[in-house]
Formats: sequence, C-alpha cells, structure tokens
Amino acid sequence: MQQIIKSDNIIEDIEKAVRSINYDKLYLLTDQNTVINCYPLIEKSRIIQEAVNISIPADDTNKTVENLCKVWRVLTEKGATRHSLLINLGGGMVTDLGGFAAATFKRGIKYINIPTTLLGAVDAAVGGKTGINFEGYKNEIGSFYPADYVIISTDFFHSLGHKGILSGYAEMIKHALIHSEADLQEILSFPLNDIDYSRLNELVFRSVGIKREIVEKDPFEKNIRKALNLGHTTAHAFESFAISKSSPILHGYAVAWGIIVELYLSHRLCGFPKDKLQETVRFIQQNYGAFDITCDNYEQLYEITGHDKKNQGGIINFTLLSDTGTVQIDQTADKELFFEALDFYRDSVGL
Ligand SMILES: NC(=O)c1ccc[n+]([C@@H]2O[C@H](COP(=O)([O-])OP(=O)(O)OC[C@H]3O[C@@H](n4cnc5c(N)ncnc54)[C@H](O)[C@@H]3O)[C@@H](O)[C@H]2O)c1
Ligand SMILES: O=C(O)C(=O)C[C@@H](O)[C@H](O)[C@H](O)COP(=O)(O)O
Ligand SMILES: [Zn+2]
Repeated sequence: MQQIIKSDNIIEDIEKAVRSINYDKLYLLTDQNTVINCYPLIEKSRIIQEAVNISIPADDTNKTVENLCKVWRVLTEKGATRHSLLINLGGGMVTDLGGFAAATFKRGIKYINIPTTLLGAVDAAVGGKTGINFEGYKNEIGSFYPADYVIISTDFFHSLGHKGILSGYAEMIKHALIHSEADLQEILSFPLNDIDYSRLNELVFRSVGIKREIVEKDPFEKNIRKALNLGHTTAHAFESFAISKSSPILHGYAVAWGIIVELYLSHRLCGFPKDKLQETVRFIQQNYGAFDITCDNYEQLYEITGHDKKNQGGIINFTLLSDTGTVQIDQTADKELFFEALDFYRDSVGL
C-alpha cells in the first residue's frame, strides 16, 4: 500500500520521499492553477528544480484523453524511461490523470501525489483509483494504480476559496456517514462559515484514515470499497448531465447533492433513520444550495446512471446505508423509486 505522509515541512518531505525512490529522471505535473498557487510552495527544493515540468489546463472538463496524450508526449519527448518518477501536484483532476499516465507509460512508472485541494487530500490522491472522463462519462477509463507516496500538506488549502473547501468537505461528509454516528456529528457541527483551520486539519487526517482503512481491506473494489461510492451513482449522473449542458459542476458539490438522493433511497430501501436523513439533508442544503434540475431531466439522469461502474447485467447498483456506519452495497432502485428520490432532492433544496 502507498505511504501517506502528514507533512509539516513539505519540501523536506518531498525530498525524503523522492530520495527513497531509485529513479533516473523526474517529471512534475501541474495544472494552470496549481502551477501558480502551489508550485511556489515547493520551488525552492533542489530536487523539484531538477524536474521536467508538464502543465495542463485546469478543471474536470480537462480530465481528457487529449491531456493524457499531452503528458505521455512530454514523457516520451523528454526521455522518460520505465525508471522515471512523476510527481502530481494538484487536485483530483491532476492526480487522477497523472496517476493514469503513470500507470500506462511504458506499462507503469512510479509516482508521488501531492494533493493541493481538500478533496484531493481526503480522497482523490489516496487509494489508487486513477483515470479520465470519456464521452461525457466520469472516470470511464482508468486503472487501480496507487502512488508510492501521498504527501499531504494543508498549507496548500489557503488559496482554495470557500467553494474549494466545501467541495472537499462533501467527501468528508461521505466518509463520516459510512463510518460512524460520532464522526457524522463531528462533521455536521463544524462551522463551515467560520473555518477553524487547525480543527479542519484534525478532521482531514481522521477522514483520510477512514478512506485508507477501507482501501486496505478491498483495494480493487470487489466489495466493501463500494462504500466509498455512497452518493456517487447520482453525483456522476449530475456531473455528466451538467457537462452535457456545458456548465460543469464541482465533483464535491455533486457528491453532496448525490448524498441527498441516496440517503433518501437508503431510508426507503434499507430503513436509514428519518431524523438522520433530515439532519444531513439540512446541513447540505444550507451549505451547498441547489443543482437545478426539473422532472423533464429525470429520464436523461436515469440513462446516465446506466453507465455507473458498480452496475452489472443491466442492473443499476447503489451503495446505501441502513444506519450511519452500516453500509449496504449493491442495492437496486427501480426507475420509479429513483424518480421519487429526485423529487425528494428537489423538494429538499427548494426547487
Ligand atoms: N481517484 C479518486 O479516488 C477520486 C476521489 C474523489 C474525486 N476524484 C476526482 O477528483 C476530481 C475532483 O478533484 P478536485 O476537487 O481536487 O478538483 P480539481 O483538481 O479540478 O481542482 C479544482 C480547482 O481548484 C484548482 N486548484 C487546485 N489546487 C488549488 C490550490 N491549492 N489553490 C487554488 N486553486 C487550486 C484547480 O486548478 C481547479 O481549478 C474529479 O475529477 C473527481 O472525479 C477522484
Ligand atoms: O476511492 C474510491 O473507491 C471512491 O469511490 C472515491 C470517490 O470519491 C471518487 O469520486 C471515485 O473516483 C469514484 O470512482 P468511480 O469508480 O465511481 O469512478
Ligand atoms: Zn468522489
């Protein structure tokens, strides 16, 4: 399993990690924002100064095969070998795409993730899922290929802005829901309007711990790792739908809204307690607002869920909960119930 480092000195920790790897040439992948906001925090490192820089456009609409080709091309043109090392400096878009580039270049080179978003730190950089979007579907092409190191420094979060923090926080809500009532209460009582960063740091590493524990049990998502997909059948449908309308949404926001839909299904199909449903939905509605859909969009959303990676033999599978910390994988909802859950979502967020 990969080594996850909680860093208080990012340069020292990068240099230690890189030196521990036997590599011939170093490459650093950034996107157009992380090269400006995050690279300056590490550029004094001699080792980083040695690296060949590769930068790609930002945001999820650029997690594409074209940008993957760009990374492969630079690696090829700048002499990378199977013994080269790639460092991904960015949010989930960079670590997913860079991880997949590393997984595939010469059938696999070593790589290090340095997540620069809250979402990347608590989720995307950890656990080895890599990939790109394809034909409007999320993470349609990818692999399980863990980074050798994930080096987490919360220093990067200061340039994220409120939406960036909220987006990552949604995956922390998911981790709390699948883990325990105590975690959920802690997460729902954290004041997102007046962030205490030292408290947030503690919550970040608690959240990483929840993900790590699950991934270690089931690295290839045969079973319990599906817990980490709570909210995502719907979230990915919302994201693909938003891309089809040329107005993409942040992954974490989609997850928050997807959790509303899937906790409702959890209540209807698995007996998830109504008071916990209402409490979580209220927190999400107050902090994340609404993603605008009408009942005219339901058919298209249902069609997109047909591409979810948990599906088998034409059956759409959801990960649901019978209580906080009690996960029910491979649960099926028919179209009528999915539409009812979308009605509940629209009602809850005031649409
Ligand atoms: N592999 C996994 O297990 C996993 C888990 C969760 C999400 N994901 C994927 O991760 C992606 C979402 O990740 P994300 O939310 O980090 O998005 P992102 O990487 O697109 O980053 C969001 C925006 O923030 C910018 N940014 C990054 N770091 C910054 C910083 N420190 N300061 C200022 N701006 C910064 C980026 O350039 C981008 O514009 C999605 O593609 C999602 O599918 C993967
Ligand atoms: O690590 C996992 O496993 C997850 O499912 C984490 C999710 O937060 C993440 O968005 C993941 O990329 C979704 O995976 P997918 O297999 O549904 O594409
Ligand atoms: Zn996610």
